[in-house]
Amino acid sequence: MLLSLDNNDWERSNVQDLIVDLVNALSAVKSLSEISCEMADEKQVIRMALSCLLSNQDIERCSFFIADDGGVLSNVTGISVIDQAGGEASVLRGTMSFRTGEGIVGAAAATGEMQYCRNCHEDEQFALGAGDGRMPGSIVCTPVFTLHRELIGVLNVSHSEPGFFTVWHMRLLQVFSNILGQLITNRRLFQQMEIQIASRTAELERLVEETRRLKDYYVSMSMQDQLTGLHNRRYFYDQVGLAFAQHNRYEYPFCLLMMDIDHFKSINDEYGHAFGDEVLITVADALKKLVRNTDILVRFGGEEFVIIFVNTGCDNGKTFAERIRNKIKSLKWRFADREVQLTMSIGLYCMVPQADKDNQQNDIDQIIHCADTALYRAKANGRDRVEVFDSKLNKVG
Ligand SMILES: Nc1nc2c(ncn2[C@@H]2O[C@H](COP(=O)(O)OP(=O)(O)OP(=O)(O)O)[C@@H](O)[C@H]2O)c(=O)[nH]1
Repeated sequence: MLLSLDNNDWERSNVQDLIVDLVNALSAVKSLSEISCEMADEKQVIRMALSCLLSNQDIERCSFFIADDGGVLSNVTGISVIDQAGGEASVLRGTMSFRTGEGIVGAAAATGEMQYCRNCHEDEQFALGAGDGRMPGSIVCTPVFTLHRELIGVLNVSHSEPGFFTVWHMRLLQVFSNILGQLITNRRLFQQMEIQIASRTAELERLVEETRRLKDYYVSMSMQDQLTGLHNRRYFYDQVGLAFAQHNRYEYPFCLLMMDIDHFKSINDEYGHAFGDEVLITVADALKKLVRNTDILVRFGGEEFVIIFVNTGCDNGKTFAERIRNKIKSLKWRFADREVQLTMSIGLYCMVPQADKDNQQNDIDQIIHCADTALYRAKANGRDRVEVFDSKLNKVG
């Protein structure tokens, strides 16, 4: 193996040849510098780099041995002039590999220096491959390093002629290997960055999803009554706009029922607050069974419940209100050896399409006030009743 060249190598070149060599060398380096480090496959990057070299130099074959952590150099890719010209690609016969220090490839890795075998036919380390038509005349092996001087692998170029390689080749290969090292380093860094970005993006997406889930949970919690599981007043105000929109756009009627358990205070006083809670839960469950999915049922506060029966006229509203009143009246609880029953008063406001829109309430708080007025009347008239607010007379009817 020779590390220096004879002066003859210089003499062989005239000025014209030197200029051609210089242009070819610059072209090889330029093509190499144009390879994107964003490619996912390192082998593909190396193969493109070899192709740049072969396209711009009179080298016949080149290949790349990549170093693994155990110091073994394996031939990952190689191309020849025949491949480059579109001929049949030379197939790597198995993966050729050398340990560090073994052969010319291993020597380049071990010394960190370029290695040149001027005449492979005379070098006994190539004796085994002597009968092979692929046996090169001369070989140059150049170690390729990362920016931190870690060995990436060995660039191996060969020619069938012994003594083929000149000082020009050597200098080009040195520069070429440096740039290739940078390119591979950048690709690896880029890949690491991509992996990091992907994992951070995934983590971020997970966190966003988690936050969204939490937000949904807290929004639904904030709209739910913890005791009965019904929606609460906040949900009512959130949803009531839809009933209004449908009424305004399609003139769909709706009925608002304001319901209040009669003498509930005495239930608490007589049987205790826990029993009162149990009563509220049972009443809520009964109400749930009496409304459609599209209706709005909420615990408005304390022992007060509100229902909006959407797309429902006054007659049906009254029928539903009576059904609710009867249902609540039919419920029974046991406390010790006593049977407990209760009643409910209901105030009803009907939102119906009508010519005299001036008399129609169009504000939810006013409608609630009207239903409340009807409820007050139901209480005043003896409880366990349904009273309907009469908008025309602006009084409870
Ligand atoms: N157990 C229990 N009681 C509640 C809850 N919320 C409100 N209350 C009670 O409900 C009772 C309501 O009493 P009042 O507003 O005086 O009305 P009432 O006794 O039902 O009488 P009328 O409405 O006039 O028929 C109060 O004693 C409240 O403490 C609750 O979550 N659980």
